[in-house]
Amino acid sequence: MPDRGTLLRVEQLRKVYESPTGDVEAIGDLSFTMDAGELVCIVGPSGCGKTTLLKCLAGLLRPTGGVVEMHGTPVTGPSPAMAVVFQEYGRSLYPWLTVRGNVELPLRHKKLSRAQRDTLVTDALDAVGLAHAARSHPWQLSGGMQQRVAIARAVAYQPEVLIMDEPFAAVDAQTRADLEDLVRELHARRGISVLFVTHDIDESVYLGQRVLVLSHAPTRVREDVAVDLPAERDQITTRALPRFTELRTHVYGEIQRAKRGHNVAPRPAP
Ligand SMILES: Nc1ncnc2c1ncn2[C@@H]1O[C@H](COP(=O)(O)OP(=O)(O)OP(=O)(O)O)[C@@H](O)[C@H]1O
Repeated sequence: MPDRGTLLRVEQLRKVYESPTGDVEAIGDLSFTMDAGELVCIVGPSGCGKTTLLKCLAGLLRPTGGVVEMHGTPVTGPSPAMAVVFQEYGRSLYPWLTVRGNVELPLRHKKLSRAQRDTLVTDALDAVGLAHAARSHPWQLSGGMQQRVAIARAVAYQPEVLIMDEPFAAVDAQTRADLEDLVRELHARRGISVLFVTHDIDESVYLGQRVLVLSHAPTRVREDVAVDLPAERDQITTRALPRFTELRTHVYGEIQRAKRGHNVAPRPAP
C-alpha cells in the first residue's frame, strides 16, 4: 500500500486552448487535493473541461497556469506513477497483439526481468478475470472484455494512481456494473488511488469516496461532496439506500445549476 498523505495537489490550474478562430478557456481556476489511496470521481456538465483536466494531471497537456504536483513534485510530463484508461478501448489496444502482448507492451519500457514481467502480466490478467483469454486477440473479445484488457494493462504497470476518463461509457449496463465493481476491488485490494471521470451521476456516487462537481467551462470545482456511504458497497443494496438517493439527487441538482451557469454557492453537502 502507498503511504497515506497528499498524492496530488492541484492549485489554481488554468488551461486556455489557443486557436486561429479564438482562444478557448477550458479550465478557469481549479484547485483540489487528493490523498494517496483515495477513490475520487469527477462529474460536470458536458464539455466543461473534464478531459482537459485529466490530461493536465497526467502530464499529457501543458497547463497555461497553476500547479499540478504529485507527492510535492511538479508534474511536467507523463509519469510511470500514473496510468490512464480512456473510453475508446478499441483504439487503445493493438489488434495484431494478443491480450497478453497488449498488457505486456508498456512494461517493456521498465527495467524488469522477463520473469518479473510475466508475473505482473499474469497477476493483472487474473485480477480482471481474463486469464483464460490471454492468447486471444482484442478483436475476438466483447467490448467489456476489451476494456478489461485496457484496465489490466494499466494495473500491470503498477501505477500509484489510475486515471480513468469515462472508461465505461461505451459498454452495456450489466458489463458496466461489473467493471465498476472491478475498479472498487482493485482500489480496495491493491491500494491504487483512482481518479475517475464519468457522465453518470449514479456511478460517481456508487464508486467514489468523494465526488468533485465541476462548473461549466471555464471550469473549476463547484463542490467537493464527501460520499458517506458504507465502504463495503454492492450494486443492489448500496443503490437502494436512502442516503444513496439523497447524494445522487444532490449531485444531480448541482450539475443542473452548473449547466445554468449559477455561481458556486458555498454550502454544505446534505
Ligand atoms: N484541442 C483543443 N483545442 C481547442 N479547444 C479544445 C480542445 N480540446 C478541448 N477543447 C475545448 O475545451 C473545452 C473543454 O473540453 P473537454 O473535452 O475537456 O471537456 P469534457 O468535459 O471532457 O467534455 P465531454 O463532457 O464532452 O466529455 C470545450 O469547450 C472544448 O471544445
